Amino acid sequence: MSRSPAGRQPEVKGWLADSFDDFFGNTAVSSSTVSAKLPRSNSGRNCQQNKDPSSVPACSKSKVLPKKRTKSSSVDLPGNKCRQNQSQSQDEPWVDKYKPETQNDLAVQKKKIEEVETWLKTHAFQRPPKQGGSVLLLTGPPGCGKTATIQILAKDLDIQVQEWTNPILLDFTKEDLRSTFGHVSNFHTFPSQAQAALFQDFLLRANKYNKLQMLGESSGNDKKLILIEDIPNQFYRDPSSLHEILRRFVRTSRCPLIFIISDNFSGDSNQRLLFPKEILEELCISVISFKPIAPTNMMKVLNRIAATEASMNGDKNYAPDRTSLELLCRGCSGDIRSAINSLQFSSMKDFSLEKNFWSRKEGNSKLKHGAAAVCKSRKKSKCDPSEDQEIQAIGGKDASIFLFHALGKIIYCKREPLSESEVLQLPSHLSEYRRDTLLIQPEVIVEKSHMSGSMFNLYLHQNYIEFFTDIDDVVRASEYLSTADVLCSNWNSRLVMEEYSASVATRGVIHSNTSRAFAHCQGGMGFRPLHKPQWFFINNKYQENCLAARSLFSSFCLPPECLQTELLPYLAMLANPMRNQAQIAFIQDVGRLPLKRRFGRLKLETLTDKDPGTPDRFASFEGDHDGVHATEMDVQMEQNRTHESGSDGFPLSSSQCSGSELPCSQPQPVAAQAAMEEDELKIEEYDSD
Ligand SMILES: Nc1ncnc2c1ncn2[C@@H]1O[C@H](COP(=O)(O)OP(=O)(O)OP(=O)(O)O)[C@@H](O)[C@H]1O
Repeated sequence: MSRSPAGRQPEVKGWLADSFDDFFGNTAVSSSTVSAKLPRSNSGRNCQQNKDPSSVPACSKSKVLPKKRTKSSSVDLPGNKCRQNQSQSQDEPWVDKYKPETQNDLAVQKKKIEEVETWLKTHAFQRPPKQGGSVLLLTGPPGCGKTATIQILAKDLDIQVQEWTNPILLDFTKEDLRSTFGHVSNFHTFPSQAQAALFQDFLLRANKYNKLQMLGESSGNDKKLILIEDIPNQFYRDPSSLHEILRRFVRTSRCPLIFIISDNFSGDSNQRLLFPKEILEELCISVISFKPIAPTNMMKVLNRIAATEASMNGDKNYAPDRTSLELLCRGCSGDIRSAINSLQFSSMKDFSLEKNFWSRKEGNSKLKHGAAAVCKSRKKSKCDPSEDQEIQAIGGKDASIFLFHALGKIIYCKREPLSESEVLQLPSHLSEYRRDTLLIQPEVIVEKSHMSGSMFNLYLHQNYIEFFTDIDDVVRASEYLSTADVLCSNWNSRLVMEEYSASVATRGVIHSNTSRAFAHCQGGMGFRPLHKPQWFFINNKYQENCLAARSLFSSFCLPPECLQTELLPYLAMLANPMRNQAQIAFIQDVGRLPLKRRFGRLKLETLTDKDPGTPDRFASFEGDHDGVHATEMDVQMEQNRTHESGSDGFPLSSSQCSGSELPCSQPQPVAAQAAMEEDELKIEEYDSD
């Protein structure tokens, strides 16, 4: 019943065979993963190409080695070489079919290509370097051409690429490891560490041994580089084990080592986790950050592909027009892989005719016009993919914006002038509320920042004032922020209300700023740094004090807030509160707010452009403030344990530790002491024992 018509069988078999080549007797050479990649002209289609068997390092011979997703169709396996036919080439993913072959084909910024090329030349040809190893870290959003750039440059410079891909170690045992390496390894071989062990071994061998020279190969250049894109999971759990391996590698390195790490929506946290600043410095690791593919470059590539396909299969494929390509381009957030895939998908005849995506999609023409108009008004490259959420082409990525940019969009709030006919005539008593049209949707921006509304509000609250010029505007904005705060105050409804709260805060701040009310008066602001909220520090301090209060005055059986706001101020007024030293210090610190005391401004921490914004300890508890508090308590407990006072055994808040260098919302003990002397107040020590 479900049998396919005979005519369709070869086609089905074609893609089935492609995808399951590993199971059709080709496992011996299926390790595209860790194999050295030879320079090649057109790997995906060249049936004659030889594969170098010597290039499979020890670990690749061990177990199952999966093919890499992006390269699956470009691997020349003997089994599928002869099966390639017309229908297969039509099914071939366009990202592979139109993979760049030369530097000129790359849609990547020229400057970045040059940077990587210079680094490669320096580290592959001018060895040995004076100090440290040759390790490069390439970062940037997914699909911005990092891997493609390395592959093309390596081909141009005649450098082999030896790449690591995580093996699957479902049933890897100590015995397996022993039989693979022929000796009892020094590594602990329980499964969670096997990947890391194999990785270390791969690195050691790749660094130590040259490729075997095969018949017919020139002996000229034996340069190679090691490429790591697939990082063993173990290193995310225990980054120090990666650092140790890298230290060893750097001491003996003979060839460059390149890591590729793609940014994710939570910023560069993976990068910071695996390669913290200290390690970058210690091992002299170079970092080159790629940017999303620029819309103009993306359009060129999409145009070229669409034109080629249209000319080849005029009747089969439906070529999208320029506006459609623009939509597609803007929906993929600078990810060329996603853009090409979407183009292929949307160009399929079945899809485009049956669903009539480009021509009849409901409301599409309106959107297209909207897109075109917005683009036009903002001139060429100013079209920002992230700003027009409704204009999501098929396959459009769920775009994200780094917090830094998201805040910038709210605070700078770009506007578009209204034509006379469009101007909504407000009654004269409301004329002060007239504004040009906003080019952004604040709610969408908050959503794309992947941050809870209340956390976003915190950042906005910290930074908006610098961008205001009128005190009345500040008053209005702060009222909106207060309202937003109240909306989130009930834990029961917080999850739902956060979206409304962020909407009130962002729109309130935008609307209040009369200096940015019209498109014509938006210039001249210049760049101003953004900062992280002081709230983090103050909240920390608050938690810290609560813990200390509870533990120092446990006998009163009062909640910490009550202790700090009622009991301690009262005790501070007593000449002889009958307390021990730790308690007295705490009373001085928390229980008194003498008017003469001067509070310095906190030193603010700058927000960098890829900062995820949510401090690590808040990250997993976003949206759950009780959770936040619980975590903070734990963190604080830990800190307090380290600060424990030797004499009393009481945990002290950090403000009581004289060495504290951080600016402090509370007076330092010395300050408290000084203030106390001014007030001529004496608190005697009382030994309760
Ligand atoms: N003109 C082009 N420039 C760059 N890449 C292109 C171009 N045309 C097609 N491509 C294809 O787009 C894909 C780009 O993905 P690539 O792996 O280089 O990105 P990446 O930045 O390494 O991201 P990821 O970390 O997600 O792999 C490749 O499959 C490449 O063949």
